[in-house]
Amino acid sequence: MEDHLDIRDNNFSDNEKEYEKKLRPLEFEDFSGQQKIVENLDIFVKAAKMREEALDHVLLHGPPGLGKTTLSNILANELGVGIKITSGPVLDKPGDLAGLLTNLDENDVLFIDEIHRLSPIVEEYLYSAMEDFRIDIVIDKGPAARSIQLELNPFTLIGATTRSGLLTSPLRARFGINSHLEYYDLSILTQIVKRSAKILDVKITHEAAGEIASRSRGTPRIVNALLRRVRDFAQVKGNGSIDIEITQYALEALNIDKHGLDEMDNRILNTIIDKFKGGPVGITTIATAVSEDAGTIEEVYEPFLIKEGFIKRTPRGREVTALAYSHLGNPVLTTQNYFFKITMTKILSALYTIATVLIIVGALFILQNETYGLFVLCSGLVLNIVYRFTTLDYARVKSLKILEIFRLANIFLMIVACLSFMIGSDQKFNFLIISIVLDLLLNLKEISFKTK
Ligand SMILES: Nc1ncnc2c1ncn2[C@@H]1O[C@H](COP(=O)(O)OP(=O)(O)OP(=O)(O)O)[C@@H](O)[C@H]1O
Ligand SMILES: [Mg+2]
Repeated sequence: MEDHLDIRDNNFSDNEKEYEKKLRPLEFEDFSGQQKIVENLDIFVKAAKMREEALDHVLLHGPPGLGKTTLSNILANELGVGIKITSGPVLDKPGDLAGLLTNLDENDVLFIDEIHRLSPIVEEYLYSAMEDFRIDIVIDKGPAARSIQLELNPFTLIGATTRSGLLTSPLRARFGINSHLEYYDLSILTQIVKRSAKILDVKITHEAAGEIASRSRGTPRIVNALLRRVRDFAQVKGNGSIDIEITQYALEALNIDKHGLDEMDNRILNTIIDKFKGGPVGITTIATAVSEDAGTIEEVYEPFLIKEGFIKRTPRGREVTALAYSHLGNPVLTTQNYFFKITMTKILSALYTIATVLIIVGALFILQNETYGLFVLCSGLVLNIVYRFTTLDYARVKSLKILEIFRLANIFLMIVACLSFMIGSDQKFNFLIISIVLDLLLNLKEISFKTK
């Protein structure tokens, strides 16, 4: 047995595929969680059946292992129709798709997994099939080539994808039903463990089921994989039934993370902490640092890390939380770091507020010809310069991001404005107005976000 189980490895052996199939729910009733989606789909299925029509095309998207394939099978089953299964990368010629489509019976389901990986030619071909249940087939080659139109039986296309961001908008628009699957919470996952244990005919305590659920990264597929490993331990080291002791022993032996995080999750958190001082840092910068695609991080990894409270989104990028520090590092030291960071953030935001107030009050005094207005306004400007210097994203300046370079340039413009006040230059108000307006414009994102 491996000493480190890769809980998200998709290269399953036949044995494991067989195991998954056995545990796969076949009816809405057995499908736990995703309540809203299931309720709606149930209604659409009933309506389609009453009208004896094909169900509208369905797009299911969400991270791996949350039940997209399972739901597609359930849909066909509940509709009482046949299902043909294929996937984006397999369909590389329009002919492959035509072969499948012409073989569908009335109201059947065609399931295309990884639909974001369809080739553009096949995708275009799919448009008329989805919309008018009709395809054009070209027969013969060269000058004798002609196209004939072929009527298809009405069918339901179910597309599944982990990367909905990669779908083209014409394709997305052709799905009448669009559902996003979310990570599962602990109580639902516990239910799934118990259901699977029942099917496998192993006894499991509620506590043990909860422990497996809590280490499963919100994902039913991982729940089932872990249950299978724990069952092995219970058989060999115990009496066959699963209690909390044997579960904890097995999960320790398998090196399963306490929070169910996998290697990439931990790498993302470690990178933000070690390389970017805990953030904030942009998603593309994180992606480059961990050598993963930014879209995959955003759609697959980040939602779980945010849901569990390890990362939060801020207007300036992603930031890790105290939980991430205490999970990964020396808890005392890292908690101190975290509180230092929080205090710094509070001081900085106070600085920004004071700076803004001083600038406004100073300007009002100047309008009334009060001489100390100049002094008040300059102090506001200096505070604003300090604030902007401390919050500038130097990594982005280094990678020549144009907006950040403008921000840096404007800090110098504000310094020039300050100096021109001190030496009493004629241009002082011009410098001041331009630099303050630019400061507002360059940081608009921050302001609009704060009002949300
Ligand atoms: N809601 C659920 N209730 C019970 N079991 C579930 C549920 N969702 C998924 N499962 C189990 O998890 C396993 C994985 O689900 P499935 O293959 O449908 O995921 P997927 O979203 O298609 O993943 P991928 O994106 O990798 O294709 C299934 O074998 C099934 O037993
Ligand atoms: Mg699947």
